[in-house]
Amino acid sequence: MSLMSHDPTKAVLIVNGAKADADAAAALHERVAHAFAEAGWPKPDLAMTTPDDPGTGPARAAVRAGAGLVVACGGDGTVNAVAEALAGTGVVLGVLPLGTGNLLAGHLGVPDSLDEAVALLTGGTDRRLDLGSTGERVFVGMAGLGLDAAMIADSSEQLKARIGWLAYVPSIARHLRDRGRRVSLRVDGRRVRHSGVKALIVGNFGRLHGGIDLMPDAAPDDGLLDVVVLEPSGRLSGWAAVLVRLLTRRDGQNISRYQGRRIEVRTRRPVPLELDGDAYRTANTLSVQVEPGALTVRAPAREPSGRPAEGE
Ligand SMILES: Nc1ncnc2c1ncn2[C@@H]1O[C@H](COP(=O)(O)OP(=O)(O)OP(=O)(O)O)[C@@H](O)[C@H]1O
Repeated sequence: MSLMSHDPTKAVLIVNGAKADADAAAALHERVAHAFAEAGWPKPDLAMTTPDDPGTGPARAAVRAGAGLVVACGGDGTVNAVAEALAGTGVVLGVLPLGTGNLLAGHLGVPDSLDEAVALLTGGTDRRLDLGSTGERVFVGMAGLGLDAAMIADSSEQLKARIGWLAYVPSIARHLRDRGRRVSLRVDGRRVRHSGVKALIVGNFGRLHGGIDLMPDAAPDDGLLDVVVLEPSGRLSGWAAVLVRLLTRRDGQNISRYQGRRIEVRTRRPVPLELDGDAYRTANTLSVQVEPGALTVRAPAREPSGRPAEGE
């Protein structure tokens, strides 16, 4: 659909129904409407996600109805579902973080304060970000297999609701001893093999909670996907060494990095895969390619790292 048919001030809020009940969503709606009125914008529409449709359906409907801005109110899973519908349309994604895993918001520097995040919706800078695509699904941040996917598949939603991302700690602890896997990787057709892979992540950016940047060279608007392969030797001590290397940004033989436009991963046995922090499927192949500049996001003019928003 052409951008010409989209009204930049016509907005739809898509609220993750697991993060906000009807009253909380109505309160959020009023708060945003108030800020929009001050900016001279009309009241946005409101749609709720459901377990069966975590946001893609309402976001598609918003695009069809001519909205210029669709706001994902939730975590990275909600952002992912909305991005799926907005990819390639030029319709702008806004983010109001409500979940536990808001890595996109953190990377872009969307403020933690809800009022400031709301103000950004009418006053931010539009950036064009790359998407990763599996052909059937997109990812905004990361796709992975190994420890991260096992941790996601295994973590408790109730615990996440109570203690946030710390809820991942028990499931990480359960999977730290998982055996390394043989993985065959093709980066733009170039083949490499790894034999003790405990986590492999393909991403647009790699900053996690707790100050870990898995992919310091990754930029969400460089037209490339980054890959990090973690092969800690032994068990816990190997992971501890890798963690220290990641935190101090000193790569060693247990950390390998690649960049490319098309990444194909093959494992011997099917493994759980994750996309943007939600379980995707169990398979022995993951094939992704970059869609440069496919997603327009309203963001602060500078990332917390100080990087200017070049994709403008
Ligand atoms: N109405 C709903 N009821 C129950 N679950 C929902 C509902 N809407 C969406 N979901 C689920 O919520 C998850 C996405 O949550 P989201 O990512 O927004 O927050 P999060 O849990 O904080 O983030 P993350 O999953 O990245 O940690 C998806 O698994 C999706 O299926």
